Parts: sequence; structure tokens; C-alpha cells
Amino acid sequence: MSQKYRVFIDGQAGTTGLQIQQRLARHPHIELLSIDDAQRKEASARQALMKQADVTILCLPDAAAREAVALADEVGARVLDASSAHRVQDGWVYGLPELDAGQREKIRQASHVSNPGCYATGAIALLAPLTRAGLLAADRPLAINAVSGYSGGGKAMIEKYQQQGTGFAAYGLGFDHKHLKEMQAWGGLSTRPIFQPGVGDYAQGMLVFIPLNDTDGEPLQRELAAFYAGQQFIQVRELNNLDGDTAPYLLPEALNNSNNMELFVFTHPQQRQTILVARLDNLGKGASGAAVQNLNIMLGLAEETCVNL
Ligand SMILES: NC(=O)C1=CN([C@@H]2O[C@H](COP(=O)(O)OP(=O)(O)OC[C@H]3O[C@@H](n4cnc5c(N)ncnc54)[C@H](OP(=O)(O)O)[C@@H]3O)[C@@H](O)[C@H]2O)C=CC1
Ligand SMILES: CC(=O)N[C@@H](CCC(=O)OP(=O)(O)O)C(=O)O
Repeated sequence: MSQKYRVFIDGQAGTTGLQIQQRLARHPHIELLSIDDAQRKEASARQALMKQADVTILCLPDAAAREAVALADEVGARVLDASSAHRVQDGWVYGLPELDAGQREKIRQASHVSNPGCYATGAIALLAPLTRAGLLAADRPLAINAVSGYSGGGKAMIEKYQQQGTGFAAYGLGFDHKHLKEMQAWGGLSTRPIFQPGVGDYAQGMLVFIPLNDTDGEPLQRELAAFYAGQQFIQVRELNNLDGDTAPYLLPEALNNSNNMELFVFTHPQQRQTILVARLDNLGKGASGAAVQNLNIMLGLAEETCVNL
């Protein structure tokens, strides 16, 4: 196929934007429309590029993303939004292609696709098949913990960590993290979970944990393995399968620069205690890799093209 699709990245100079740009620069079917640096926050220049583009990818803070969508809608532009502004909003399709059997087709047809949050990608991938199968009750009170590399906080956090080496920090202690809504909505939960993340003194890579008391892990692992069988980017590991090289530790950086995500189930059958874990690159399957995967689906291109850095 020789046709090239035009893509404009609004927010191309940010962390997510740059990573998408790097991926798309070598994409055989994409021509990147770029904006003059001096004009990158000017509405009219951005809107002109949105009009020319087959898809505009928004890599902006939430408020700026909302404004950009208004500009895009005025010229009927197709949008893929990496921000958290539209993830549970009517009229938008949630860009997790592996969510269920019909999600890819919804993404392919959509004019407005919202790329999932990094933590939410891991939590929803673990929860959705299990709540749907009735193996986890929708109203079960859950706690979700996670650790992310500092690149998850964008340019400001990267600068802070690189200059000051701030060390590990726990947050989410106000019970209001911005990924909670999408975790609950797409994870199939009727009860709001507690979500308590942390940021580590390393650049990228994340682990998302869901500990479960009074629960056997084996049927959960079986369901996850069956549900994701054949998916290119989600690998379900064997029960209690720690990395051979690094056991007893599970390292957050193992999938960096890839669009892959691993799901693990650790269980103690006698104690009936289980921990579900997702491992992914917050900038890969958690952001830019996922955005390129969604873009490929929106344009009817091979899903795996240039999703890895
Ligand atoms: N980092 C991550 O792991 C993930 C981030 N995201 C989301 O992606 C979006 C971008 O995040 P991230 O790349 O980390 O953020 P960054 O802070 O690294 O980049 C944001 C970019 O947007 C630009 N910008 C801000 N306001 C405007 C505006 N009004 N018009 C045009 N450009 C503007 C900024 O410009 P300037 O350079 O001048 O500041 C900057 O280049 C956010 O919504 C974030 O939540 C999603 C998943 C993961
Ligand atoms: C370490 C860190 O600060 N992480 C960010 C989440 C990054 C992310 O996924 O952002 P989006 O919701 O825009 O997708 C946070 O907790 O707010």
C-alpha cells in the first residue's frame, strides 16, 4: 500500500508527544504534519493542521485537550486524545482494543478515541475479564496499588527527578486519583476502589497490584489466559511465575520501550491469598505505544506497525 495518512500531534514537544513522534517518524504509512514551534499554542495554526490531518493526536494537559477538541470539532477532524479528559465520556470510544471482542471495531469506526491512562490500562486489563466472568464480584471492595517511573508525570516531574533525585514518593492519598473513574467504569466495578500509586526514582516502567484475600488465584489465571489468548500485546504468565533472572523480585522496567503488557497471578492456595499484577511501560502500552496501536486501528493499518520504540 503506497497511500500515506496525515497525522498531526498537538503537543508534539511533550513527553507523550515526542514518543509518538519517534514511533511515527519511521511508520511507512504515516506522514507527520508538524507545526512551527512558535505557533504550537496558536489555535488557528493548530486548527488548520487538524483540518488537513486524517487523525489528530492530542498530547496535552486535560484543559488544553478539551479546548483542542472544540477546535477539532469545528472542522470535523478525527481525534485520538492521550489526556484523561474524555475517558468516560459519551460520544468517545475507550482506546483499549483488548477490552472485549467488539472494541477494535468501535475504535476503527470512531471519530473520537480516548487513549487509556497508564495505571488504568493495567488495572482494567486485570479486572474486566474477571468481573465479566463473575470471578470477581462487581461490588467487591478493592484496593489497587502501583508504582510508576517518574516519566509518568510528564516534563515537569522528569525535570524535578533529574535535577533533585527526589526518591520514592507515595501519592493518591486524597482518594481521588484521576484514573479512578475509568478503572471503575471499564473494569466492571460498581464499588469505587481505593487506588494508591507511588512514583519511583527511575524513568519509566510500572507495576499495578490488586491484592485479594479469601481468593484462589488458579481460576483467575485460567480465565485471564483464556481471555487474552492470541492477543499480540498482552501476555498472561503462568501461575506464580516470577522472572527467572531476577526472582524473588518483579522489576517494573522489563518491558520498557515496548507496547507489551504482562499479567501475573501470584497465589497461596492454603492461605487463599492472591495478588494480581500488571507490568507495562507507562510510556509504551501506558501511553505512546497504545496511541500508535489505536491510530493503526483507526486507519485500518496493521496494528503492530511501529508500536515499539
Ligand atoms: N507521561 C505519561 O506517562 C502519560 C501521559 N499521558 C497524558 O498525555 C498528556 C500529555 O502528557 P505528557 O506528555 O506527560 O505531558 P508534558 O508536560 O510532558 O507535555 C505536555 C505538552 O503540552 C504542551 N501544552 C500545554 N498546554 C498547551 C496548549 N494550551 N496548547 C498547546 N500545547 C500545550 C506543553 O507545552 P510546553 O512544552 O510549553 O510546556 C507540552 O509540550 C497528558 O494529558 C497526560 O496526562 C497519558 C499517559 C501516560
Ligand atoms: C507518575 C505520575 O504522576 N503519573 C501520572 C499518570 C500518568 C498518566 O497515565 O497520565 P494520564 O492519566 O494522562 O494518562 C499521575 O499519577 O497523574
